[in-house]
Amino acid sequence: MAAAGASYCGFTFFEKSPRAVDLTTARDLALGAPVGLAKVALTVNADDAFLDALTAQVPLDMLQLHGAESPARVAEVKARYGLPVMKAVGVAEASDLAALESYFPVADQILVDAKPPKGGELPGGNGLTFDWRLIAGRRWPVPWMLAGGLTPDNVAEAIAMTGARQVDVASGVERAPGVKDLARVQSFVTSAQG
Ligand SMILES: O=C(O)c1ccccc1NCC(=O)[C@H](O)[C@H](O)COP(=O)(O)O
Repeated sequence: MAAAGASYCGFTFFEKSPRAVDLTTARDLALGAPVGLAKVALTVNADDAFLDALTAQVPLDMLQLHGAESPARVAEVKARYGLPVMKAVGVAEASDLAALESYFPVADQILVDAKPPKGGELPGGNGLTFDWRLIAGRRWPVPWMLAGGLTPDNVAEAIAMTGARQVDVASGVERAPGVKDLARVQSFVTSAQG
């Protein structure tokens, strides 16, 4: 990942995900990660017991909260663990932007992601885009990252349309669910860098 030019790597803690890792695997991967590659744990409505174990065992640079965590819970997690918190917010229509804005006072970053399909199993990593025109030209007071269905083929257009300065991808650089394809990662980074 770092060799391809990525700035972040994510460890997914969600059992049903094809990308799910356990604490031991995440710890080994994190310890082997090069300096400068930010290690992010993706959790979904995690309780303190899990976050206590996670932060004790895995050296992390950031927590990404990908569930229905409220702004108050985001603030609580940030204070309890002393790590920067990225809150993921699903966008499908203009009205979703109000929810996104409610995290500005508490989150260090916002992941502006596609909303998962109703009844779907995964809160993220679904390979779905959203209508980028919904956020085109927006200026927000908190750093944010665009996600949702990005691929080496569409990431440049997504950046041009939204003005995103950071992008995130899961399924769009895989050759099978949960199996990253390094050539696609490289191609994604090259396309994103323009
Ligand atoms: O990727 C997962 O399997 C996942 C599972 C549970 C919570 C979050 C998950 N991914 C979070 C991400 O930040 C993804 O990179 C993001 O949703 C974009 O995914 P994709 O559309 O597949 O690029």
